Amino acid sequence: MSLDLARPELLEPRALIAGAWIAGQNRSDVTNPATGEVIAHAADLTAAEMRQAIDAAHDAGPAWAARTARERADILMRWHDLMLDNQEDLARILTAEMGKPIAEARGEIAYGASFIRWFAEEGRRVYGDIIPGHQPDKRIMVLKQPIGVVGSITPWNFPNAMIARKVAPALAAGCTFVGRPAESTPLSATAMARLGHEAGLPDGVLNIVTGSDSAGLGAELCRNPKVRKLTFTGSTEVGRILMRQCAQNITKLSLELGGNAPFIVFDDADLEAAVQGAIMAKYRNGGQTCVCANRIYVQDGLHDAFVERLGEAVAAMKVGPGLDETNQIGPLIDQPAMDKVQAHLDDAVGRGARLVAGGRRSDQGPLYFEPTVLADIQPGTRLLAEETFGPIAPVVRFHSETEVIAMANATEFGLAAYFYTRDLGRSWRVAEALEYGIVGLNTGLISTAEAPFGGVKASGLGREGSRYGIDDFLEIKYLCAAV
Ligand SMILES: NC(=O)C1=CN([C@@H]2O[C@H](COP(=O)(O)OP(=O)(O)OC[C@H]3O[C@@H](n4cnc5c(N)ncnc54)[C@H](O)[C@@H]3O)[C@@H](O)[C@H]2O)C=CC1
Ligand SMILES: O=C(O)[C@H](O)CS(=O)(=O)O
Repeated sequence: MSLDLARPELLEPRALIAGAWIAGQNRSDVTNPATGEVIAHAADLTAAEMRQAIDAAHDAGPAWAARTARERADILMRWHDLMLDNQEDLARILTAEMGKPIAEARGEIAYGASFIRWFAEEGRRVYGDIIPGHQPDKRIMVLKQPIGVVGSITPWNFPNAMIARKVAPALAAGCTFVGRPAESTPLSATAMARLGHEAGLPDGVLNIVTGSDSAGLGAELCRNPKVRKLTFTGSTEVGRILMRQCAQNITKLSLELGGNAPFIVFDDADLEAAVQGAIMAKYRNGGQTCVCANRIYVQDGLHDAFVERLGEAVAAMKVGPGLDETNQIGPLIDQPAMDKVQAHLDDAVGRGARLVAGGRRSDQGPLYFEPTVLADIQPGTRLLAEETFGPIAPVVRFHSETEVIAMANATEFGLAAYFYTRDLGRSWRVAEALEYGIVGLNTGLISTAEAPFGGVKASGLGREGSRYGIDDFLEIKYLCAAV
């Protein structure tokens, strides 16, 4: 399959260990979800090769940590610039392996690059403290030092940005990195790594281990004592597995897990703004993001008008291959994802939901599902309790602020929530009452490198981005000196 790349060498099927590109003994096919075509045969590495990558990162650690923060920042900024210089190629590779519309893929490359820039800057501001002594002859000094080898496991839905959001603070802090991208989307990771080496990353600082043995490769990252930090983005189920495995060495852990975002529209909201916000929050990446609106609550006074307007807007959305600039909704990632979306639709309709728009598979191909709006959602519907990870918007009518906050919080998850109101007091009350790590007020797009992204409850541990995001890659040490 030709991707019309300006730099064809960026379509890299091999893994990267200690600065060497490794083809491995076995291959796993990378397929384009839009067409089913095989776009590459990626290196399918083993736990033994994962150990080699961890050893390489461990060996490269001291020299990388000894660089000044400015030297590390200069290399990271060259990497940032190369990502943007090659944005179109990176976006085309991303859309080919993951399926998202090309405009969203371009946006993801810029989003990923923004984390590299942000942490190139943050790495130079890892300050310590001098604390007044507790005795006349004592002085206390606080140091912050890189934690060491960082293991990373990332999902398929943002195959560039989820790695960038982890590798940038790790390298800026002076750590070294072993990334294991999702088996279905390894090519965005290897393309990034090619550019990282062009930018000047020394051998062993950045390693990418591709492979289909998710459990085996992951277990090595969790159980190898040389790995001092594991950072994971993906489902809560896998997060629990990793948490158990990391207990063996008390490996520091950050987890960006599943979500079940409520999207709440109060009677005093701007209707059109709420409709546009719901479209952004629900249908970005075809609904395949952890912060997607998973259930929409609309107060009585606006409910009917909102459902009508949302249905009209969604019915006008175009479904098709992501490389076609005119499409807004691409394919789902794979058949299990399609099966889950269909099961959620069937369950809702079977319980009495009303179909407002979409509601069926698209004739574009086996993995395409039309963007869908459902109303009259009944209690107990799976769409309200489970993360759909697809383009279905269930709309539920509500009557009072107290009622909707209780419904919004009735989930094990706590990643993102959204609400629309023009009442100042309500803005404060609802923002403080929602049990989530991220709250969008009058906006459906909340993610940026400047902000601390992360969830509470079963949505994870830790924060990525912002000035807080580098802390997870540092150890705090203090010196108590008798003078
Ligand atoms: N909080 C966040 O930022 C995000 C959360 N997610 C959540 O992840 C789910 C969908 O993404 P998926 O990639 O299907 O999630 P997933 O958890 O199945 O896979 C994520 C990564 O973990 C790997 N993996 C799977 N089983 C593993 C194991 N036993 N040991 C080690 N690694 C393993 C996969 O190969 C992949 O690279 C949804 O629940 C979604 O909400 C996805 C993206 C972002
Ligand atoms: O993986 C995801 O779903 C991302 O975290 C969503 S975002 O950062 O692009 O909002």
